[in-house]
Amino acid sequence: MGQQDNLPASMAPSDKDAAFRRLFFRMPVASMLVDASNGCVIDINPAFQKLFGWDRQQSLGRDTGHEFPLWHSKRQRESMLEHFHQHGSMDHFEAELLCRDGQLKTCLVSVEYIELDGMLCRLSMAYDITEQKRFDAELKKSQERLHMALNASQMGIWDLDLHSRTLHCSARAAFMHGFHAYPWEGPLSFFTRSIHPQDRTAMRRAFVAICRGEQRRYRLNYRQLGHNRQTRWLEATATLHRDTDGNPLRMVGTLKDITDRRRNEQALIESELKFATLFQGAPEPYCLIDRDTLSIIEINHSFTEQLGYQPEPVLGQTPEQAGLWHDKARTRALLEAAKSDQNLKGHELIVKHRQGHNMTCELSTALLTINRLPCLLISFKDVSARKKAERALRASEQKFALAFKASPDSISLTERDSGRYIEVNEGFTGLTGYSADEVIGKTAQDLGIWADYQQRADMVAELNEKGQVRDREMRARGKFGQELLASVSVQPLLLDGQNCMLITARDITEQKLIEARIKHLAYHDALTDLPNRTLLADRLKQSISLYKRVNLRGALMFFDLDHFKNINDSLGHSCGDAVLQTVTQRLLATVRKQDTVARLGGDEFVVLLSGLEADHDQCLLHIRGTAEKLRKALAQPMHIEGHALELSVSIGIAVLPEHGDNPEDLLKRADIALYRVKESGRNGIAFFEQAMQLAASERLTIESELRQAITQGQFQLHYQPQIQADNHRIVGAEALIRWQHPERGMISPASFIPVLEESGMILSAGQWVVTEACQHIRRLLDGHMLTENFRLSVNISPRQFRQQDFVEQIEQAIRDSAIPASYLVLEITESIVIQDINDTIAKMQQLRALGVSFAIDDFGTGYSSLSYLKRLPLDTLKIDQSFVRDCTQDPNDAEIIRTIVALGLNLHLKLIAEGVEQQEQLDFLVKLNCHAYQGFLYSPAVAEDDFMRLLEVGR
Ligand SMILES: Nc1nc2c(ncn2[C@@H]2O[C@@H]3COP(=O)(O)O[C@H]4[C@@H](O)[C@H](n5cnc6c(=O)[nH]c(N)nc65)O[C@@H]4COP(=O)(O)O[C@H]3[C@H]2O)c(=O)[nH]1
Repeated sequence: MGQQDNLPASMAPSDKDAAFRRLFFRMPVASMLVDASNGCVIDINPAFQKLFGWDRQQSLGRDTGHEFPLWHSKRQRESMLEHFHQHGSMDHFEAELLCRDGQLKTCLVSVEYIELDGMLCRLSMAYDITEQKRFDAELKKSQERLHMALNASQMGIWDLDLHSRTLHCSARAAFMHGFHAYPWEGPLSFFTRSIHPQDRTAMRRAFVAICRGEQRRYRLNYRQLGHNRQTRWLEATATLHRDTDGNPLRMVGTLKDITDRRRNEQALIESELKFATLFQGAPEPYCLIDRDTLSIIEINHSFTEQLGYQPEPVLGQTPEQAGLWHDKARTRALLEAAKSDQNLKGHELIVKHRQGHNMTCELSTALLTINRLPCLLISFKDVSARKKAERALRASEQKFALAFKASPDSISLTERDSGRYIEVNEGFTGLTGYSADEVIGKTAQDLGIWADYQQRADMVAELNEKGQVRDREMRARGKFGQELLASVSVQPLLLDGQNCMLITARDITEQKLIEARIKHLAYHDALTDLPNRTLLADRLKQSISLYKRVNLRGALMFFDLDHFKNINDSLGHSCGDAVLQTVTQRLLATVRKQDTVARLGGDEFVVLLSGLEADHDQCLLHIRGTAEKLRKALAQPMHIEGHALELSVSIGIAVLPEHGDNPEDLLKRADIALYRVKESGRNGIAFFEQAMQLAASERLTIESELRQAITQGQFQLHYQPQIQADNHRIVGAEALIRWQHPERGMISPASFIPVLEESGMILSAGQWVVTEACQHIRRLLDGHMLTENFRLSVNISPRQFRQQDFVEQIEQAIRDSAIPASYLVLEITESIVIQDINDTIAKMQQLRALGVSFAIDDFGTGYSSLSYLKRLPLDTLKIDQSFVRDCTQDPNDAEIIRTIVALGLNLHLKLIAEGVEQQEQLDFLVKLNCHAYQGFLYSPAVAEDDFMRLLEVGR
């Protein structure tokens, strides 16, 4: 049907055309009339002009096929026309039409035939749907986006009609509620029955609140119970829509399955709980930092314990503000690195302990999300101790290297098994002569470093067994073949998995020689190189234990050179030494190899005869024979330093094993036998006998009794008058000590003076004698019994004279008794004089200056030397009684006395003869002009009272 058919049928055709034209021009739809016969434009309406921008005048008459470029797509036009020609009309053909300005418009084109003024026309109308198309497209897009978004967020949607309470759900929403995954529509109550009973109230409240307008939206979580009682967590949102009057109309919302999220949240809560527990309980200090603000969120107990910071002051601060460290650059680097998702590991930092000291810590970081907050977990590992240990190790390694290099000892590093040298120091070169280049890489065996390679094997065995070797003596060989003794210490080392040895070696060749020498000296006498007392004791011990097991004997001969002291003192020590060496040679030349010759000191020699096989008597014979042989050997004249000397020896012998089962006893017993020889005039041999032991122990008894005698005043002085030879008057006296023993009565000094001398008690006894003698003079003076020329002689022992304060002691005694010193004569022996002539002279001169005079006792019995005699400030020579005794019978003694008297007279000395018992003796002496005498002829020594009486008679 054409467009005109819509006009009223009562209208005439021309009216109809006019009305159509009016309608055409008013139509809001873009319309165009085209001549159907030629396709030229008859007219366009204003809506057309507006839509496409074409001017009416320009358009009219144009051929729509060629001249009027309306169609964008030729194919579209052809397709439209084809359809039009086929069907006679065209409805809503969507086409892209061009505007005059080139814009494209999407239009729905409808075309139909109309007859206008008798002319067949095509009426084309274009509805512009460009906007609608765009809108549709966008809507579609947005729907797609929504769909995608819902899909992506796994959401379902629902729409509730509040009047009918009918619920429309998307397939996903339905599925979430336990339905099949298809869109669902039905009553709300049916849909919500699977909601967990505990959540229904909350759901209902939210629903009511939204309907009442208390809130526009809600979002709540609820549990949905599935068929298999599996619970799902759903999150529902709802938005209320109202009608134009404001009444609730619909409620639209989403549903989301949040079961996993809830589970994750729960897991997170649990994991955060675990984290918190771990965090607090961790043994290492931990600090949790807000990644964005860098402020401290939490510190753990270890942090407080080890770094000293309590949580309170540091929480909320940055580490720097809290004073943990001050190295800003490092902090920044540390935190930046951590922030940029690079977890740090073992980042070393100096951290300040709360108390101010620095700690070296290794920091490690981990990025975490705690309560949805990005955090940085920092762990602090205190490595101060390790660092210190490392420093110490480095220092010790340096020290080791230094010690290795600088050590004067030879240090070498070798492989334990092969002995291959890895490193040597300069000390090694010094010791062996090999440079490092010459040895490194070679083995000890290659070089022949060890003189005895077995020793190296033994050393390695010891190292394996004990873990180290200390001061092992080993024979080494140097580069030039020189052998040396080394003290070797070894420490095991593991170098690159290889067992090695650090060998320290020191040349002890020299030291060993010295040690041997020292050892030799410790057991030998320096002068004669003979075994000393220690070595002798050793050999004695061996002999004793041997002789106990086998039937052998030995003899210990104790030698004493008679009057050796005199030789030493008078001829000098070098002469004395030469004598001792000659004695040594002679002894050694006389004994067998297995015998021992030892020197105990001074002139004491010992010969140990060993391994004597014979019965007792034969043995004794053999021993005596040997002793005699030795005595004779020593008696041979010696020519030393121009002196012809003849020695005699005293020998005391103890027999092994019967005379003692230890060296001390044997030596003591040989000494006792020797003592016996000396007692009986020396130059002899004596075997030890038990009786001697008794005598010796008697001597000991005397010694202890003498001590008492001194303290208990058991000594007395007796006085033997000295008579002037020409007028028989008493001109003096000799004070002689007596011991009034409480049981044994008066004891002669001959038996105890030697004991006093040996024991040293002579010093106190001698002092007592001097004091007592002075007091005696005092009493005589007080009794007016003395003439001015009276002299009292006192015997002075060598030890007494040698005392440092001897002069003072005499002076003191004189002063205490207040006597003129001239009354006192000190009798000294030759042995005193020759011990130290200068000291003797000095002391004598000092005393002489006081007025004390000196007599030399027993003159002629010793090594009298005229030269000494001349130098001494002497007054008197006493002729020994041994010459006097036989002077009337023995021409020798007579001659000696003559010589002594001549000598004395020559030296202007007074002469007193001792032991004059017979008138003939006196006559002989008087004839020689001997000045005075003493002896039994006139009187023995008598007690003080008796002496006084003698004085009265004999003055
Ligand atoms: N056979 C015989 N003997 C005579 C005769 N006239 C005197 N005598 C004894 O001869 C000794 C002389 O004393 P001596 O040679 O100094 O020898 C003294 C002296 O060396 C020493 N002595 C005595 N008293 C002391 C003293 O106070 N101090 C010191 N250090 N030695 C003393 O003891 C020695 C012995 O003294 P004594 O036993 O008192 O023996 C005295 C005396 O009693 C005589 O005619 N015939």
